[in-house]
Order: sequence, then C-alpha cells, then structure tokens
Amino acid sequence: MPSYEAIARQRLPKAHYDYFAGGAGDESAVHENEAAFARLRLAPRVLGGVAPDLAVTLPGGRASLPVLVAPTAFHRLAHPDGELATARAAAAEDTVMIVSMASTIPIEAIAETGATLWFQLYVQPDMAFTERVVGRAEKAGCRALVVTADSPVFGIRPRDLHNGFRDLPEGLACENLREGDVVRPIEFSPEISWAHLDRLREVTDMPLVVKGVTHPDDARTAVGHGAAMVMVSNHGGRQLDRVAAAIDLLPEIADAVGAAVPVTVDGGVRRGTDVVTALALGARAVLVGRPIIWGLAAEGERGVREVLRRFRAETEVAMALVGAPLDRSVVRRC
Ligand SMILES: Cc1cc2nc3c(=O)[nH]c(=O)nc-3n(C[C@H](O)[C@H](O)[C@H](O)COP(=O)(O)O)c2cc1C
Ligand SMILES: O=C(O)C(=O)c1ccccc1
Repeated sequence: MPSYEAIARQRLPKAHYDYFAGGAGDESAVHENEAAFARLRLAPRVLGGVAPDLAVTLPGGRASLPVLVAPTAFHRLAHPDGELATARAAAAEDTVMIVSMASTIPIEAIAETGATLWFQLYVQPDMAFTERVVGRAEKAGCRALVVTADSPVFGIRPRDLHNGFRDLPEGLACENLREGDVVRPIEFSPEISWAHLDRLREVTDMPLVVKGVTHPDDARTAVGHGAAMVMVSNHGGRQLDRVAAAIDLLPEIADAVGAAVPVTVDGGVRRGTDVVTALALGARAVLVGRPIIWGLAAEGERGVREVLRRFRAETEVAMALVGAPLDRSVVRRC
C-alpha cells in the first residue's frame, strides 16, 4: 500500500508537495531530525506491572495521546477542507491541534469544530495588529498561545526558490490576518525579543508557550519570562540548516527546565517508538507536522484521523513494551 506521503506526492502539484516536504539549505536538518531517532535504541524494562497511559495534561488542556498536531501553514493547499478537516480529526481523536497563524481557514471557523485548539503566533512588527490577532484567537476559545521564536527571518528554501513558490494561489489567504477586505502579509520580525513575550503575557490570559527553543539557556530564560511550556524544535529543518536534530537537543533542555514547566519536542517523529523515545528523554508530548499534512492531502479528515490512530496504536504498544519506568535509562545511542 502506498504511504500517505507517496499519495500526497502524486496528488499535489510539485511546487506544493515540495513546499510541505522541503526545508532550508541542503535540508540536512530535515533529514537529521529523522536520522537522529534512527540512531537511538531502546533497552526495555520488564515486569514493571504498569499499564500504558497515553493521556497527558498540559497547560492548554488535556489530550488523550501525547501526540499533538503541530502548527503548519496552508492546509487548503493540501486539501480543499483545509484546517477544518484537520481540526475535526484532532477532535475525533481527542488531541490538541495547534493552529498556525498562517491557516487558510479563519480561527473562528476552525473553533466551531469543537476541537481543543492552541493558536500559533508570529509576532508582527505592528504590535497593535498582533494584539488584535491574539484577541481573536482568545475570543474564539484557543487555550494556549504558542509564540514561534525560531523565525526572526524566513529560512531560505531552495525547493521553493527553484519552483518559484512564494505565496498562496488566488482564492486562498491567511484568514487570521484578514481585517475586512484586507489581508495583511505575514511579516517576520528580527526585532522580536523577550520583551515581546512580556507584553503578550500582559494582553492575554492564555498560557504562553515558546516554540523553537534549541538552547538550554533560552529554555531557562523562557521559563523566567513566564512561559508555561517550552517547545524544542528546529521548525522541521525549515529555518536554519545544520541545526542539531530536535531529539538530540531535548535532553539538555529538559535538564535546564527541570520540573518547572512541561517540554515538548517536534521534528522527525514518525512512529510510536519515536514518541516513546521522546517521552523517555524528557518530553511530556510530541508534535507532528508533515505526517498530518500527508494524511490530509491523501484523504482529508479521514487521512488525518488515520495518522493519529496509527500514532495511538503504535505508542500504546511501544509504551507497554518499553515498560516502566520510562526514563532516560531505557535509551541507548548506537
Ligand atoms: C509545511 C509546514 C508549514 C509549517 N508552518 C509552521 C507555522 O506556520 N508555524 C510554526 O510555528 N511552525 C510551522 N511549521 C513547523 C512545524 O510546526 C513543526 O515544527 C515541524 O513541522 C515538525 O517537524 P516534522 O514535520 O518533521 O514533524 C511548519 C512545518 C511545515 C512542514
Ligand atoms: O512554512 C513554514 O515553515 C512556515 O512557518 C510559514 C509561516 C507563515 C507563512 C508561510 C509559511
């Protein structure tokens, strides 16, 4: 049976497939995210007598499995139902969807699906506008604000340059940036700093999450600035090439944060064994990006649901087989 990725590659225009699949520079960080998981090995525990429990409680609510939908832009490029399909699938599987600021359906309409949503934000240079967008997300019922910190500028992505892919086609727009008839372009802001995080904490009651942390000192600083959660991520290798694999960065960040706030990791999570490895290395949950897109492109809501179902089944079995306690001692590097 062809994989969802193979179906997506076949079905989508090349420029769109490449946009979803590709990354920065030589794409070494894209590949490294998966390769790093493949270098890790497990040393399971036996006779621990503990049944696996997949449910997680996070500052932005509860999920029935420790696999959350990563914020990814432009779902209507993958499927006409776009983010509505993704949200319905997340709701059906009782997990959290982190809605990209660059969603092609407005946050209010996505919220009507009833899914547990967190809103991902790129702080815009116009702070008043940024705050209006945050206000919309909060009013729509989003339960956390995920501030993406790894994108002061947009990464250089050779596939997109080669394909001439720059923006959404006619008829699609970043609906969260719409005010009346005007849709503002997303701007990346090199000036974004911890002061912006402080300001956001003042203007919203949503717990603040910092996404894209790769250095333990920044993880500590994020907690100091009131972050309720830290997301270890190299943006799926799409921003800076040669960044270390997310899973390799996780342990030192988990150490830096300690028990202060939950830590998540994303990048290259493809199997239940990856999920369990991430949990063993200190993550409370993981995010998945491209696998969700491939499910969406192949079969819409049903495809996303099937991707989440597979993660659930694999994670449950892997967790039972790796045993308890699930900690660093069960992971080996080969
Ligand atoms: C097509 C695509 C679009 C993305 N858009 C966003 C975005 O709008 N905001 C954001 O914070 N991260 C974005 N990301 C990064 C993801 O949230 C996540 O960090 C990454 O995809 C995880 O890696 P994986 O795809 O290997 O699972 C995007 C990733 C992809 C693949
Ligand atoms: O493609 C991305 O990785 C991404 O984060 C993004 C964000 C805004 C608009 C387009 C893409």
